[in-house]
Amino acid sequence: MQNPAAPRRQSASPQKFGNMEVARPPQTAGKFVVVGGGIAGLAIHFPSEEILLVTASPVIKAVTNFKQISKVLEEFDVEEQPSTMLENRFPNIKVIECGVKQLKSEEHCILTEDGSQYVYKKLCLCAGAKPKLICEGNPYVLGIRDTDSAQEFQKQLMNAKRIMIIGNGGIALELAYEVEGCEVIWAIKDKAIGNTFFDAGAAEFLTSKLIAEKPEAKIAHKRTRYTTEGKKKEAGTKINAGNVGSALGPDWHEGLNLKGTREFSHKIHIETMCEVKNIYLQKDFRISKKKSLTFPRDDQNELVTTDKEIWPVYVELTNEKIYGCDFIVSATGVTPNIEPFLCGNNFDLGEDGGLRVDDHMHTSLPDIYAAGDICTASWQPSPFWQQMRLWTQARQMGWYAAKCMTAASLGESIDMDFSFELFAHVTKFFNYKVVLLGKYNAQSLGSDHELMLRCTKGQEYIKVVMQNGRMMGAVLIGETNLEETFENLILNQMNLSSYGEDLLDPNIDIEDYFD
Ligand SMILES: Cc1cc2nc3c(=O)[nH]c(=O)nc-3n(C[C@H](O)[C@H](O)[C@H](O)COP(=O)(O)OP(=O)(O)OC[C@H]3O[C@@H](n4cnc5c(N)ncnc54)[C@H](O)[C@@H]3O)c2cc1C
Ligand SMILES: NC(=O)C1=CN([C@@H]2O[C@H](COP(=O)(O)OP(=O)(O)OC[C@H]3O[C@@H](n4cnc5c(N)ncnc54)[C@H](O)[C@@H]3O)[C@@H](O)[C@H]2O)C=CC1
Repeated sequence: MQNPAAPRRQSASPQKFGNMEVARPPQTAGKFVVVGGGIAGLAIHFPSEEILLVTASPVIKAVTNFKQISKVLEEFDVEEQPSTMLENRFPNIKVIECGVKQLKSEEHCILTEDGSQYVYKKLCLCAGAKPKLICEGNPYVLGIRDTDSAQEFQKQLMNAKRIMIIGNGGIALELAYEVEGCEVIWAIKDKAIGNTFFDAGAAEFLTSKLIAEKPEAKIAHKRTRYTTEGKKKEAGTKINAGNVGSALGPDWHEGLNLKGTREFSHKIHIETMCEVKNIYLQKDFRISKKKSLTFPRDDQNELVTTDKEIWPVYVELTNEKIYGCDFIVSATGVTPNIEPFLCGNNFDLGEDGGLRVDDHMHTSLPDIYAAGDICTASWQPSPFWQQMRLWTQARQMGWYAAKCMTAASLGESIDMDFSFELFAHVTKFFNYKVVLLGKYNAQSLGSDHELMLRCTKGQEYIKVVMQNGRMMGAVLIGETNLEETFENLILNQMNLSSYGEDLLDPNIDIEDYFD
């Protein structure tokens, strides 16, 4: 049966009249058009509706082995698959592999880079985000986002003796632990590592792992599988240089050999409370007559000497120290991919540059929804939820956006999805399982809160954030098995004052206590 959603594409290029290229007339697509084949776009399912998925990357991300491990915590594997697999599985989905270059919101249509136009009834923008680099256009500054950029990083690392990592979030944490055989200078703005996930206590717990060699076997993590099949770009697929592929995810570095040219395992030096002041290419650095420093040794403390080695690039930090290196990784966050959709469209934008969406994932323009990294959640959130640009949130947003779009087209109303009640993230840092719940870093609680801690060096770190006797958030590092109990305690807001310190007493089986 012919898929009714499939718009007929005559030729790949725009029609030509003399020297003039004219875009082909609009093709009426299905009711729903989704832009982006990342985790948010792929979560958009309308079992009985026709969907046109327009995506710049030739492969799509599929969630497999999805498992709800508690009310809110989810685990799943992620596979890259060719888009044909999606069409085979879901005959109501038609995939167009082409970047969108323009949105005409008043005419309800999108224009793709091959000159085609598609009319939508409802549109969901899931074009993700791209790395926010400290120095755009500098060939020695790399960002990591998709398969191609990760491979480029690996290629450059293979010939590197020293790299610099700038930034203190997820990517920097992972690289600092994974890179071997290469000196790493990690410059962070904060006092302690991992500021987007941890406070100084948790950072200290983890740091011991960083400076140690890596003797232990990696723990298996559920959301790990990342197939390589189907990754090659199919012949004839054009990707505009400005378009990135889908973002990598958990254990993206598995299968990549993150090893430099040296024989040692780990060699890392952390420069705290500083930013990048200047980046010099080799020639400019020579002219500047400035001096760079050798790699600081543990026993030298601040006693570093002038580096005799010549490096391709030099980084001057705001603490006045200068280090040479082979290249710089800018792991400094992301910027939502909104450019193609802005021209002529008056979207409300969030402070972080995302498309503002309300509690129904609706943007400020009629019939346009957004989900995942591209959007900025602008509803009044639950007291235990905050937006972070993560797989789980992208998947939940996509899934919920689909429900909202269907309900709106049927004129029905729909309640906010339960997954937005509680922030819950499970991941792995430094080979530890890490679970973050609610206001895990006392975000927006001011000084009116207290912390309870339990820490067994090398084994587990547990922190709970309490306010007025109620649990507001928690950080669980290691195999604590406390996530489900704590999730319930945060959600039900039980007054825990009478339990005091017993709450974290290792001799009390807290799971049974609150059953
Ligand atoms: C290195 C790395 C590691 C990560 N690790 C984790 C982790 O361990 N846990 C976690 O929870 N999160 C992790 N994340 C974050 C997570 O990957 C993202 O939050 C999530 O993938 C965002 O999904 P998305 O669908 O919104 O965007 P994306 O995955 O970026 O997908 C966007 C899609 O839109 C397409 N697109 C872009 N522009 C256009 C256009 N103009 N026209 C058509 N299509 C377009 C792209 O090709 C892509 O298919 C990681 C991110 C990175 C970069
Ligand atoms: N295990 C996980 O959950 C992982 C999640 N991710 C996600 O992938 C995305 C990209 O990761 P990251 O780039 O690490 O972003 P991030 O948002 O996690 O961290 C960005 C870091 O860069 C710092 N920073 C910003 N501008 C800076 C500047 N000019 N100079 C110095 N530091 C600066 C910030 O303070 C912050 O520490 C994020 O959404 C992140 O949540 C990435 C890797 C692992």
